Amino acid sequence: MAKPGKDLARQGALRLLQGVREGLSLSDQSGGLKRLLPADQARAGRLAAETLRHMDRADEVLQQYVNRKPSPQVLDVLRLATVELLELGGAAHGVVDAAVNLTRAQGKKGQAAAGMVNAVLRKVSQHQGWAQITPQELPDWLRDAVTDAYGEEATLAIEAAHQAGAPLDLTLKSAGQVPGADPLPTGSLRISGPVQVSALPGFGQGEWWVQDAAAALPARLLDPQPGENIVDLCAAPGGKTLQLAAAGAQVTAVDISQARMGRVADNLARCQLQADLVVADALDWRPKVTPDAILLDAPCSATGTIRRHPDLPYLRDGSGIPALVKLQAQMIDHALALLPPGGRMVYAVCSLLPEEGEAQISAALSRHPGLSVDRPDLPGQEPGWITAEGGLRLRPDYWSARGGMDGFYMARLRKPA
Ligand SMILES: C[S@@+](CC[C@H](N)C(=O)[O-])C[C@H]1O[C@@H](n2cnc3c(N)ncnc32)[C@H](O)[C@@H]1O
Repeated sequence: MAKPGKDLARQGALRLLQGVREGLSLSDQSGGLKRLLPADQARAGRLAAETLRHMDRADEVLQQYVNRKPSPQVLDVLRLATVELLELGGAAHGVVDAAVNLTRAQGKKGQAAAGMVNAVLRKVSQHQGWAQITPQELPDWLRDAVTDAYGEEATLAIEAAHQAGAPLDLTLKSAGQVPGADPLPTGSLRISGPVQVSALPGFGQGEWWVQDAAAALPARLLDPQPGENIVDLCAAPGGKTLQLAAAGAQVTAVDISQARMGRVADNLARCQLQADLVVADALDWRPKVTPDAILLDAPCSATGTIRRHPDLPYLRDGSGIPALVKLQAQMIDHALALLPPGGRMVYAVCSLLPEEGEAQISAALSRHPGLSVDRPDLPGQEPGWITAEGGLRLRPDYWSARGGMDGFYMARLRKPA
């Protein structure tokens, strides 16, 4: 029987790992842990995420001690315990006992495997050389594309950044501070180490929201002005809508997903900000009033967010990318048609893939004579971020000493006057 606290969290982590094996993302599964206390839910999520971040490294250790391939469920227990022992510094006695109990709880097959789990993990707890095992590689479909784009050295640095995970970044509604948070050069705040977001000062008052430092830049690049009429064309869950509304713009937030739009409404309410919310397919939707500017944070492969979503490499195989690239191009063309002459639009994707970023903008420039890219000039921007066609390329291995950033691409397009 699992004990309350840590063991319930471990049980929850195993359920999450099984869900990922079955094709469910960690965030899709959050409802499945509702019966756990919030602290145990958070711990289960952290344990599962760390296990996914170090899975190949754990397997490299385990294959030295395991003779016969265990069942997927027992392998999950072994991987989780290995990561707890070697990465998270868990005490051998507690981790091994818990792993044995969790194995026994798996019925007859578990009872039979418990002795093996005990013996293997005792050896794992003595294992030397964990720190020397290189970070786990991206899956081939993504590694090849990333290496083509940035080279082998950068790919290794990106993989190291994925292993390191992500700190907590906040965007402030207006100038200020959050105790314990460090200001970043681009204007976001950063908190390193685990924290309970809802317990941080200012959460209840809606003084800030969680948003990666890179994800905060597209709305800044759009440079929203008070009173401007701005459309956020793919808005949910609303981080960028909040930024535009906080700048004083009249925002219309469009998203195809009713459920995700509910999160935009919740976020606006918490931060006491206003926007018109429209659930619609952006490709069919036309505003009643011509907007001054558009933010198009297009659906994409999300390959820039693996630090935060270590389940992504296990859930995707790259087969959906051509359809996304086609949709992004259609969205760019539709958004440009909604703009007045001289109007501006920021195109952004949280992707590492140039076909969703740099190439998408180069293709738009060839399709639309007279269309131009405004040269970016943001506070904290670094020269190496600017791309040949005038966009900004951000990568997880940038700002490595500060804790990295999500991978993103963005460009501000200007329609001919
Ligand atoms: C990258 S997310 C947007 C993130 C958001 N801008 C933010 O900062 O929180 C992309 C969004 O596009 C929405 N989406 C996908 N296809 C769409 C379509 N055809 N029309 C409108 N929204 C769409 C998805 O529901 C998703 O919420």
